[in-house]
Amino acid sequence: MAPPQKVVQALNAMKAIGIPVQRAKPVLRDLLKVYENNWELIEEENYRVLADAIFETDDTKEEELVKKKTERSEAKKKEIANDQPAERPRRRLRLAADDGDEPSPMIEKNVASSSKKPRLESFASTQICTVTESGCQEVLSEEGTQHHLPQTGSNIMDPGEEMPVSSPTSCGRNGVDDLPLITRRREKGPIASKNVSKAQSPAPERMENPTYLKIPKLEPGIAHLPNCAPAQHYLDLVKPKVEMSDELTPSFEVPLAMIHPSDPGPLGNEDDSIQQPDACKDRQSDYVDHREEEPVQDVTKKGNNLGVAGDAALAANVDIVSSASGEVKLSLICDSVHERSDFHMPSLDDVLKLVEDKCLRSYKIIDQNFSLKNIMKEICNSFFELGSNSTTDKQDASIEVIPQLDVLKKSHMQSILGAKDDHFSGHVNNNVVSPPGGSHSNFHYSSGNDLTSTPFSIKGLNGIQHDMPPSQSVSGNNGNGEDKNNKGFENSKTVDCSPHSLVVYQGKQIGFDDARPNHDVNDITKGEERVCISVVNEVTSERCPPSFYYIPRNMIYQHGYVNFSLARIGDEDCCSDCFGNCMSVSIPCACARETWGEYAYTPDGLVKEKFLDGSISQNRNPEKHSLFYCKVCPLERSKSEAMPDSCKGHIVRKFIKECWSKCGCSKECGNRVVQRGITRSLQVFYTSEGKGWGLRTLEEIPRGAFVCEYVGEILTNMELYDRTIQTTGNARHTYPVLLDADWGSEGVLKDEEALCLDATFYGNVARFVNHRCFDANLIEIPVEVETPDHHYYHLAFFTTRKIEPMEELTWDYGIDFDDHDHPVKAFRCLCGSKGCRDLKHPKRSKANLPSMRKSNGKV
Ligand SMILES: C[S@@+](CC[C@H](N)C(=O)[O-])C[C@H]1O[C@@H](n2cnc3c(N)ncnc32)[C@H](O)[C@@H]1O
Repeated sequence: MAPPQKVVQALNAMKAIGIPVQRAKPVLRDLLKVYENNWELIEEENYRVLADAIFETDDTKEEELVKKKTERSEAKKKEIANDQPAERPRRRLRLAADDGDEPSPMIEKNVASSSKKPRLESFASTQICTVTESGCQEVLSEEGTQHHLPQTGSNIMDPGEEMPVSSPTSCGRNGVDDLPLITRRREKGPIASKNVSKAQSPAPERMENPTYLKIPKLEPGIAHLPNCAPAQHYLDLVKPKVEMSDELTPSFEVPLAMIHPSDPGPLGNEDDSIQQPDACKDRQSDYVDHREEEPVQDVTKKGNNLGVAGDAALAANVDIVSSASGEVKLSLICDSVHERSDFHMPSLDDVLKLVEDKCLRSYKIIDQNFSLKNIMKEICNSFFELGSNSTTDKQDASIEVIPQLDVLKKSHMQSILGAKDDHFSGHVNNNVVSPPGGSHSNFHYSSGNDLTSTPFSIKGLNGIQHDMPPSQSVSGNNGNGEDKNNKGFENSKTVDCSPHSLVVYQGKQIGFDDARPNHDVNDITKGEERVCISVVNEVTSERCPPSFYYIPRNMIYQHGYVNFSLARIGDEDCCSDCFGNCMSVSIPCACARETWGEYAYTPDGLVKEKFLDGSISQNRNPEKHSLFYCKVCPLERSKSEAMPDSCKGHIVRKFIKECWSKCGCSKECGNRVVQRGITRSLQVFYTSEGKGWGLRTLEEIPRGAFVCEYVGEILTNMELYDRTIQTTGNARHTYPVLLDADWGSEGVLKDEEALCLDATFYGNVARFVNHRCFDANLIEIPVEVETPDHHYYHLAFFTTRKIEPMEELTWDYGIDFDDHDHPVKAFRCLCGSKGCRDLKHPKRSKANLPSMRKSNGKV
């Protein structure tokens, strides 16, 4: 396995020369493979060989792309000639990475397996089942994936005891199970580590004749700033090349001129096609034109990406004008769209989203923080920096987009801007995220009515006075005519010109954490749950937990493969003939099949004793239960694809399966618990033991009751790894959860199928549940709801015992406190349980550690 710090150093070195991690990582992996993990060769001359390889890879991709494009255009020509539809290029999940001819995983899946079952059957046919001395069934797939399967015989519903292997399907199913959070694993897996030769391999030919960093070709149409510092210039040079398919190529690649806002000059916008609204025209004389003398670009070769069908040329131009008073206006002019009879104005949100998606895919930007608004913010900042001749005294801007409709509703706008709190007030309403009170300037976007002009204007950077009449003020008025906290807006006026206008506000500098909305202390869920969940802090002065986006359901971050299609749910996976409450009928329906023909829940909605006991026992004594070992563990592969470490083992646990949309029963059916969401009275509170925020119950909760689900962003394992290495050094508030229940059942998983949940940036109240090493009062159980495909499932928390009102809710993260290679640094455990596994704890030593210490793993 590549030492993580070496990987990080290598990636950082690439980053320093402008190569993003996403681009460098796969090449590094390959290089490690080729050089047999010989880091000396890779590190030589400041990672020259790596940089070289990256550029070569890019060149190859580009050549392939050009070839493909030529082929496609040939096909298109033929199509036109024959008037026959040519085969459409498949939509790609991962554009840059999968330029090969392999069908996308999505398509493959749909064709190959409409539900989990067929896959399992085919898997079973390649397995050899044996019975080990322990009586546990060991299953070896042809690929060598090893599974320990349960003993046959028992028909008792106990997840710890496992399901009998009676058919290929059940055999496969049984090898499936979940591990929570930091995956629970054995310290040492039974598979011997690979015999890796540590001897230095002879330097490959390339090293004998080292090549030097190539200067990538400049892209046509991209203007580079003439007086950039060398590093910046280099960044420009290594800008990603066009390497995407037609359908995803950005429409516009136009240079932005960067000129000091205070430069004198005439109003430059003489283009008649830009129909400036009167309000804007009034102020035109104040502006300096920074428009580039750039020919309108013909982007037809790169495809049309505005959702405008057809073949007419699209052209775009960007103008920047600024006034001496600090107003800056960016105009994006989309010519030609008005020539299209079929053109309809898309929503600006949709346009922003589409462009972001394209950028994410095309430029492989993996930064969470990436958004067009942030780019605009950077433009504002750059103007300010250059305009104020100061880089140290940087005044940053937050950009928020507000539809003009909201701007016109003055009182609404005013109440937003009039927020008295220094923090974000947390108003989120129809794309409106309110800035802190005292916002001093704004960003205005107008798409124009005529479809020919799409001007952006940045006006008034922080601290810069405006000279507009109060009559049209977009100010910090609280709705009662008072104008509090918004001094910079006192004299401002709105420059909204069309019903499509958006206004983007600049406020104080906000980091990523702060950029997210702060919380409503009366209901941190913002109304997203059926119950309100309040926030209290009786310990410190911190009013709210750090910001994050509250989401009641998991959301895919980027590449994670989650398929909820009805076609995947076979007849055996739903109860289409049921009616009302499945539990009111004496014979359990098909949805109980997963749990040995018995529902996992009692009619009261509690997990049955036997099931719960089995789950708790598995969690507390994993060594007494089944584990499976992947041949190539996705977890290890994400750390080092070239030399993945051996799998440490995954606990095999049982799923609860709930009825769902393809079932005939009603929403009130007793076999639908987790999907109904939170029903208990909970509260986020500040713990007194130093654990930060925690979650507690305000009501008594019986044993076996559902409390909440762990909700977060669905990431692939690779995405998680990239994210964690990028955030090294920063304190993190949550721990990721691996959805590794199915990893062992299907041989080698594709990256997009090895999923995990991260609630750091987007999550629900479960992100506040603190860790307890032993006797935690919550346990996580995997729950199948939408899809029989166990790559994705819900991780639901149920109570392990009766919980009293005001008791803190805890669960065992499964952390290995001794694992120093873990990308997420373990905290010093303050759980206070007798079985605390954190040996760094002053009062704990190995000697007094009880025997129930778990052989848990780590991510
Ligand atoms: C999922 S979050 C829980 C919520 C967190 N306390 C907060 O303030 O947002 C996990 C983080 O909480 C803290 N934490 C959780 N359990 C802890 C424990 N037993 N001892 C000390 N800190 C703990 C650690 O900082 C950990 O990284």
